[in-house]
Amino acid sequence: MSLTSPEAFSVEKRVAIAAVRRACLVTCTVFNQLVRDRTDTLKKEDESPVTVGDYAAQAVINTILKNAFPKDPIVGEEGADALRQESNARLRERVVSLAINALQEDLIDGEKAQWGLGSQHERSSEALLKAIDEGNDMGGPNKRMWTVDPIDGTKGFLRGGQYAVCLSLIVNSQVVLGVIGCPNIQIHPASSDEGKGCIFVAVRGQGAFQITLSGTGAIKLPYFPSEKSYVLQSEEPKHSNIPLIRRVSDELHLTEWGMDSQAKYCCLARGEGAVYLRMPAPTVGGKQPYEERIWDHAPGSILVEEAGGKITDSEGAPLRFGLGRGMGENRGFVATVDEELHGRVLSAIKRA
Ligand SMILES: Nc1ncnc2c1ncn2[C@@H]1O[C@H](COP(=O)(O)O)[C@@H](OP(=O)(O)O)[C@H]1O
Ligand SMILES: [Mg+2]
Ligand SMILES: [Mg+2]
Ligand SMILES: [Mg+2]
Repeated sequence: MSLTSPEAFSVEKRVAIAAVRRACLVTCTVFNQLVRDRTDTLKKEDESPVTVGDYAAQAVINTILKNAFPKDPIVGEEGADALRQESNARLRERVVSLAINALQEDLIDGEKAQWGLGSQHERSSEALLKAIDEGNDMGGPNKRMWTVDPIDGTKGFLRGGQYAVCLSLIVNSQVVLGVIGCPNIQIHPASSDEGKGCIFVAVRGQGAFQITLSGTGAIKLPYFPSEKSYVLQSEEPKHSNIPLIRRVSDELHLTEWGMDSQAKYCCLARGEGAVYLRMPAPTVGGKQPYEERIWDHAPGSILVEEAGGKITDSEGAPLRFGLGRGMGENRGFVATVDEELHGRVLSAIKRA
């Protein structure tokens, strides 16, 4: 079977959707019960936040992936070191209980039995911490590997904005499958009647789709030709070069639209915006420039491509998913729904 045959990656797709759905169950529970008092959040070394939701969602996804594909390495954002510290015992207990609940919940498709969670061993605290640490692979060029970002846009998650549960499969540096769960995205872009919560799915050569969080109502993307043309960009000012994006937007007569997480790629793939522009923030105080991570862009990039769009770095070069956990020198990313606009954005960046 070739990489692009119609049946390619059908098992991987099914498992990935199930994993993302269960992880979304965790994040929704955490938001409703825990986030409000902020006590279940830690600061990482780079000062970025991480919540019980990030850890528990990664434990759930990795447990499911390792049961289905024991030999596949996983490049995941989080690690369990902080949870092993005695001072974080309460946090650890929360993570374990959230993960166990999500893995055991009977979702509509009744697929629970497949994950092999019957044994006492797999429900133990140590087994779930180990599952989080399965995400410690270093990535690289000539292999098949998964990327996991259990909560992308943790800052958006904490402020009740957009966030995304993100999973991708990369084979020999090429993204072949992307699944993104967005519990806070409206099912219909222009109407709140249908409620919130979508999963976006793309397989190389098979197109891009949106389904609801409960797995129904598949819609091929793009399906929503927007009237206005937006430039999607980070909500978080430290993550990009806001003045430069403003100059480019002005030149192209586009309106800026700030949003957290890879939900930006999802909106673009639906046809809600014209461009997603991410330019590196200027570095301050002799700090090293930020290196983008593969789990932050692999699923979103295939979604945009399979919806008929184009994505490159800001100089027009392809994104690099085979270098390791990071993506190398950061020259910014440009994703558009149409090819002609992509060229105009690259030219506008040169002038800006
Ligand atoms: N200085 C920086 N520049 C660009 N991206 C950064 C950054 N610091 C952190 N990030 C990444 O930006 C992601 C969020 O992107 P966005 O700004 O589009 O919402 C974060 O993902 P996490 O929230 O998973 O940590 C994090 O990996
Ligand atoms: Mg993070
Ligand atoms: Mg992220
Ligand atoms: Mg994250």
